[in-house]
Amino acid sequence: SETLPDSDPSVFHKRYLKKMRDLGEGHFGKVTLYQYDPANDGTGERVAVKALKQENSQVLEGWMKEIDILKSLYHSNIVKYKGCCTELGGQVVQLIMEYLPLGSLKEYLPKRKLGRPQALMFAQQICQGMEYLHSKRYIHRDLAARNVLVENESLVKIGDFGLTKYIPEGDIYYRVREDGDSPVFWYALECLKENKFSFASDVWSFGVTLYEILTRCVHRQSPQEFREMMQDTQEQMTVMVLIKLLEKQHRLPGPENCPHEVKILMEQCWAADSAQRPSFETLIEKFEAIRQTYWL
Ligand SMILES: COc1ccc(-c2cccc3nc(Nc4ccc(N5CCN(C)CC5)cc4)nn23)cc1
Repeated sequence: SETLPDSDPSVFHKRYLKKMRDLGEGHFGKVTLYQYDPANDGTGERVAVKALKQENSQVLEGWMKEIDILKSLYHSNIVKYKGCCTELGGQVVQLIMEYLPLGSLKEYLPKRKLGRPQALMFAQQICQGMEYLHSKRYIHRDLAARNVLVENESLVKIGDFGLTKYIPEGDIYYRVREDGDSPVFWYALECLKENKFSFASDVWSFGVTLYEILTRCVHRQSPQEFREMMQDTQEQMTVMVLIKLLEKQHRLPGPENCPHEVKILMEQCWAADSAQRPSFETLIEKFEAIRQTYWL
């Protein structure tokens, strides 16, 4: 019989999505592993499906923007958009992405003894994805090892764009109102003080992500050193205490046997003056040079 003409490959039908397991939760969304199996013979491909945790009107607009942003990004270090799945009757779409089998850097790092060349290669790849994102005038606002995914032992991709915002031409900052679960240890000083996000505040977050890579994320959660530096008394660590620390030039300590030039680069990412921080373009050049020395 006449087979149906090839339908749009970016349309995924709910009935063929077979849930396998939960992968993780972000701010307003959760990501689940499905097998998309239209032949219903178990040979379908695995896909990562992101859905809103609870559908309410104000997050809906942001959700559609997040889907449109990922749809517009094409880079080897950014997770690939595959399509959407509309709930029958529901108005909320689910985002279908390629599935990266090795999970986030946060989980991968403590398990694998990353050699230094591999660690520096991962760091450079994150910079390449971020340089591309900034070239489209997007700021990520949530760059951390938990949001970097591992394809294989020589390829990582930025995997979540839940807080990504567009910065209009001519603007420098994006201001947001404080939201509850802010990842304060990854926030630049100006974000903590004035909620001002910029390309330069992404570079600060990259510095913390680089720290996570070099310390192999051995700490349970956010960089443990800050908590210790604050003589973590009983009182709940406030943003104010972190701001005071940072204003007194306290920074995360150089990881053990961290190459000197990498330590310098990390500290430049954490410059109090955002204008002093390198661009991702510059960081890529620096990692190229450093990796050459390690390979020779
Ligand atoms: C913030 O949480 C997430 C979770 C998943 C994703 C995401 C988006 C787009 C593609 C994609 N591929 C994978 N892969 C993956 C593989 C294994 C795990 N596991 C998490 C639980 N662990 C106990 C086992 C590994 C997580 C994610 N995750 N993932 C993004 C953010």
